[in-house]
Amino acid sequence: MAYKNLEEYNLKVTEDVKARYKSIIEDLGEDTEREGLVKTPERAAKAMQFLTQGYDQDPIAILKGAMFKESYNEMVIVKDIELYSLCEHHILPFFGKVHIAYIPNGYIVGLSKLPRIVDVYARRLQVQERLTEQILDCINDTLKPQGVAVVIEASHMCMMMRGVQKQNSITTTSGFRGQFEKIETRNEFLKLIGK
Ligand SMILES: Nc1nc2c(ncn2[C@@H]2O[C@H](COP(=O)(O)OP(=O)(O)OP(=O)(O)O)[C@@H](O)[C@H]2O)c(=O)[nH]1
Ligand SMILES: [Zn+2]
Repeated sequence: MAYKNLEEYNLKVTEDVKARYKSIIEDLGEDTEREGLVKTPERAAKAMQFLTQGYDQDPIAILKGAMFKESYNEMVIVKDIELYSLCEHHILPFFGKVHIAYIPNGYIVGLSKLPRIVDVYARRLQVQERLTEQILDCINDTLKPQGVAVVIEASHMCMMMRGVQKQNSITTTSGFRGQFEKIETRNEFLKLIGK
């Protein structure tokens, strides 16, 4: 699955969003005719389509595309996956790291597919809790492993640049299914990701 190239932006959506951005920028008191801003409505329209492209992508198909029969049945962990998403309340970024673990049940999955499904769900208007659950459920329902765990640590720009203006707070969310509901398995995972 390739990520969106500039040529692939939906032209009608780009034109509509561009026109709206132009009037928003003007409402905010700027001059959209000045040199630096002439192309900004179009750039912003494309940037927002890039950042919300997850709506058009199928995370189940991504996982199913690289499932391999294997007898390995120990924990597999992919940690420190970079995350960039948009909070659905303010349309401002939240960003951080995702840690994923699963214990296979006859099938392993191509490792790169885990960060790919993170991106599919992150490139939407989100809240961190739902993002955590969607990643968890997608892996659980598709790969049907013995267990799956997801931890997300993120900073929210809406809490940093505006509002409460706290620069150092980190929000942690987590979800555990199957074997990870057992405390010793969960603790092994948390230890391995350095928590
Ligand atoms: N639970 C959760 N809340 C989030 C997330 N992203 C942003 N928020 C919060 O969404 C809430 C929206 O609250 P409102 O009171 O409607 O909005 P607001 O007046 O802009 O709130 P302040 O940010 O406190 O100024 C804020 O408390 C945000 O911190 C998220 O991923 N999960
Ligand atoms: Zn927000």
